[in-house]
Amino acid sequence: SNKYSEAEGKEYLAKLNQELLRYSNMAAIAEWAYASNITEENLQNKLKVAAETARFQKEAWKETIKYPWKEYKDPVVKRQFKKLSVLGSAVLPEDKYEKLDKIVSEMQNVYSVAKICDFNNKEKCDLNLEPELTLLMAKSRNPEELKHMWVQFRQQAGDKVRKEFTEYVALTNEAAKLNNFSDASEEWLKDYETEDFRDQIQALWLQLKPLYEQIHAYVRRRLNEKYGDSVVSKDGLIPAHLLGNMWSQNWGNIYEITTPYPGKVASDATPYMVEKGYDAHKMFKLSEEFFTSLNLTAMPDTFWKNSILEKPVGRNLVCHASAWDFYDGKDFRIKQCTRITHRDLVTAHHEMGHVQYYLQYKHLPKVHRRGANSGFHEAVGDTIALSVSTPKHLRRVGLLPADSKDDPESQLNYLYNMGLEKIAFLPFGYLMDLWRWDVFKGKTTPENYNCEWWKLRQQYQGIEPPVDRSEANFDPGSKYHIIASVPYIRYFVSFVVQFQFHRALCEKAGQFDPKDPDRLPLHECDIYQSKEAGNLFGSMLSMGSSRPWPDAMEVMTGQRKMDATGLMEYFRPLLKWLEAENKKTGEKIGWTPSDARHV
Ligand SMILES: C=C(C[SeH])C(=O)N1CCC[C@H]1C(=O)O
Ligand SMILES: [Zn+2]
Repeated sequence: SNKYSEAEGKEYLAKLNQELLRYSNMAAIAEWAYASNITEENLQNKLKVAAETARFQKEAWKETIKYPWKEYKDPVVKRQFKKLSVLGSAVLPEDKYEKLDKIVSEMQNVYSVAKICDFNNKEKCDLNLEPELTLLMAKSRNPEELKHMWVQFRQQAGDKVRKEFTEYVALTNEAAKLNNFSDASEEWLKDYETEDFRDQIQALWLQLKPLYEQIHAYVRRRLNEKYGDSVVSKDGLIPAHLLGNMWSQNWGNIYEITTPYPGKVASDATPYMVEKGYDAHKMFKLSEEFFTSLNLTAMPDTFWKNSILEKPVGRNLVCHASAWDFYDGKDFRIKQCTRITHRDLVTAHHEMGHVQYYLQYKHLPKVHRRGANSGFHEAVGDTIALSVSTPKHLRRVGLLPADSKDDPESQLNYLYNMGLEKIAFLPFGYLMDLWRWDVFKGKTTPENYNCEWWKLRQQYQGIEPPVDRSEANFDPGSKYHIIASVPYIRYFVSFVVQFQFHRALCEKAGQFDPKDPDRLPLHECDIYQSKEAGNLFGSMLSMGSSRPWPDAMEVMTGQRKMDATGLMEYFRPLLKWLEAENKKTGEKIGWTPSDARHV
């Protein structure tokens, strides 16, 4: 038979798959060693293993593209060949590949070791982003202290990597062009296998924007009341440092100063976790129990042995939470500098969702051990956390008092708190890659990196920096995903599809009836212990990326598209309340750009 027949193609894939798994395991071990203990030795080892892996990938690719896979019959074989025929950054000449790997590693190092001095004690200059600055940005109600931390962190992080980032863009685009893409943004978007993907995202944003403008107007009023006109205007942009988060990407930490109905129980588990002596391990065990209650898979023993669930002392590491697949079907880990807070309990579920996906698709060939798309991977844990966060569930697991109120005002407070997390995030989740796509396309050049960043922050989020910014600054570089080269539109996708998943699972669990949505409000649904819901979830997760994501979406929800109706249904009572409240106080919906105001 002629060489490269479909039968020989299948045989080739089987052998190649074993090699891919072996190299991926080696690479993950070396990357983990560096990310969990940043030393020169671990960096050198990581670069060496990455270079070996790239060499192997390039050799394999030369063989792979000889197979006439487009003529083959078996769709799963064709799909594997299609994915393996795009080489990625390994296409670069070895010296450029190493340079790119070194630059991204160095940018992560700068970000991870950044330290600033305490606002109240100029001698104390060992405040890290995690945990100190994260906790202070959440807790401080002193605009001057918040401004100090906001400016100083950017000075120690983003401003220091502007040059490296410019080189990173050039090398990443060079790799994309060698892979026959016009630029890196096109290579990043290929995984969504959707021609009009950007149009779909823009359409979703336009549907969701009115909801964002309502919560923005309400929060602006409450902050204006608290801090006064000299700090927060009534109808303009919200200063970025007052929103409880270093990047203003979620606003849950200012719930307590903007509560719609003060005095009603907050659905914050933090005090009860502390009271019950929770530690990081117990937080992750609680999460694992939710997954097993759905008939999904428990963590293997290696997970508890190899994971890092608390910040180690005495060494530098990348604290940004992450979940790892070591591609041997046994070794899966989470690295998280966990604090005993409600937010970190939600993040623990987010990371456990990644590991559950790894466990559900570990039988697949290596190229299919991925999310149906990257947004799906980010949505798994968050979908579970939508059930876990409900007052009903927190009471059930003893993380809220059994007798805590469930009256309409407490329910609205809860929904508002969820809105500060989920609605506030949407424009940020979108603009991160709007900025990066323009950078890869060359529309945004180094001369206007920062100016374009703040234009997008103003246009989509309606926020402004607490102090004037210039091109001496590089604010995007103070966000982990920008310096770690992690695409971000996946989180916007996740924040939309997780509500479609939640609605489908709640229906399956008999906790939501689309024909009578007021009887069982979607935001009160808790799928805990529903094996029907868990089996439905598992049937989608076990597909990995072996089929295009609309097929996975259809298995889960019966729909083939992303749509905002899940999120809109979940927040329907909040939107009604916000519109009435903003009308009552005569808020201007939207914002007047600051320069226009100064005119
Ligand atoms: C928790 C993770 C690790 Se995949 C994360 O990066 N997230 C989760 C939500 C958005 C995004 C962020 O922190 O910026
Ligand atoms: Zn994630």
